[in-house]
Amino acid sequence: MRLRIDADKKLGSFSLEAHADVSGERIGIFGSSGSGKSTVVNLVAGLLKPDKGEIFLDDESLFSSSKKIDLSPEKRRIAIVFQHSMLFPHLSVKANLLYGYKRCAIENRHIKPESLIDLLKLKPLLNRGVKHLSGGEKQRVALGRAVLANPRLLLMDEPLSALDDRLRFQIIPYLKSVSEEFRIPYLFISHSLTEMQLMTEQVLVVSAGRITETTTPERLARNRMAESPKGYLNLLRLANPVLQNGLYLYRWGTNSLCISDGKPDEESLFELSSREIILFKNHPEAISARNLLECRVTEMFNSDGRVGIVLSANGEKLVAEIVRAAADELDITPGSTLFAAIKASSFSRLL
Ligand SMILES: Nc1ncnc2c1ncn2[C@@H]1O[C@H](COP(=O)(O)OP(=O)(O)OP(=O)(O)O)[C@@H](O)[C@H]1O
Repeated sequence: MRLRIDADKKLGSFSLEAHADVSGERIGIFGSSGSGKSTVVNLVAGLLKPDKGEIFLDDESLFSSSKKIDLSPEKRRIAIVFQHSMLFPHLSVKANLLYGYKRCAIENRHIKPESLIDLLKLKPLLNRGVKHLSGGEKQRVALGRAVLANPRLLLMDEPLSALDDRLRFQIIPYLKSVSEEFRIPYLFISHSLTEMQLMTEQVLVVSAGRITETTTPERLARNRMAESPKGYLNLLRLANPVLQNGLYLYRWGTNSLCISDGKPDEESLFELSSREIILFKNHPEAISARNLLECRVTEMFNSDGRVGIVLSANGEKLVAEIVRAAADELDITPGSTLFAAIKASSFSRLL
């Protein structure tokens, strides 16, 4: 998918000047509240009309003020999933799901309802009304309804922000697998760096009504390390722990990690802040932290006065964060060997 946007829009005292040319299947739009993310999405979807400019999806013009083109939202074949599921309250789950499908031209009906219902595990809910579904169930139905309209682009405008943390991370695999399975590219809007890392391969950064940067989620996370409340977030997927002295012992590549909060038998997703990793130049004799990993420094980067140390522990990557003075004192350079100490309680389980 290629999206080219060169569009201006004034809304009261807010003015958006959006210029970007981006290609990929999983694109993020990242920015703080009020920066203009939803306005960009609404312009692409055709829910808002630019004052002037051009918007192309692949080679098709969706909007052109000079050529007087303004495709209706239906003709654009772009579906949106919003923060609140916005299901039709008087219709059953099944009728909600089939709403867009029935209105989709027969030649565009590539996705079969049964396969989508299976993938989203919606079968047990089909005949229920939507009022009493949980938040996560509602978002799965909203996603299903959007996808069954057989769009060529899916816009997800903060689809997870109304859900609590556990649910957010339960829904993410559904969002990704639906897009992969049915080959629908998406624009994913969020102000969460973790969601950007899990959901996207490229990110447009929106700030004060401008698209200021096109970057990768990794570069974005590194750049924002110093200003983010939890620094750089290392995300680790670990499975099948062994319970040992009240702690969960996980294999992580060829390493072992001791974690306070695990989940027997299943895969879990853990978040580890770069600020929770203590670095030692030499092997510390006796420490209380349950994890001590011998690591090699593969890269270093700056983020507003803090130094990110990219570590390899037998090939597994971790990012630690220290102040410049500590990096100088320890004489850390790429290639250095360090010991990383991490408390078992420093890993927080997202899923
Ligand atoms: N119809 C409108 N009239 C006037 N101002 C508006 C209108 N719609 C949006 N705005 C303003 O435009 C700015 C950008 O809004 P937008 O919803 O695009 O931001 P956002 O980045 O999506 O924010 P959030 O993350 O909070 O949803 C905000 O300051 C908002 O108040």
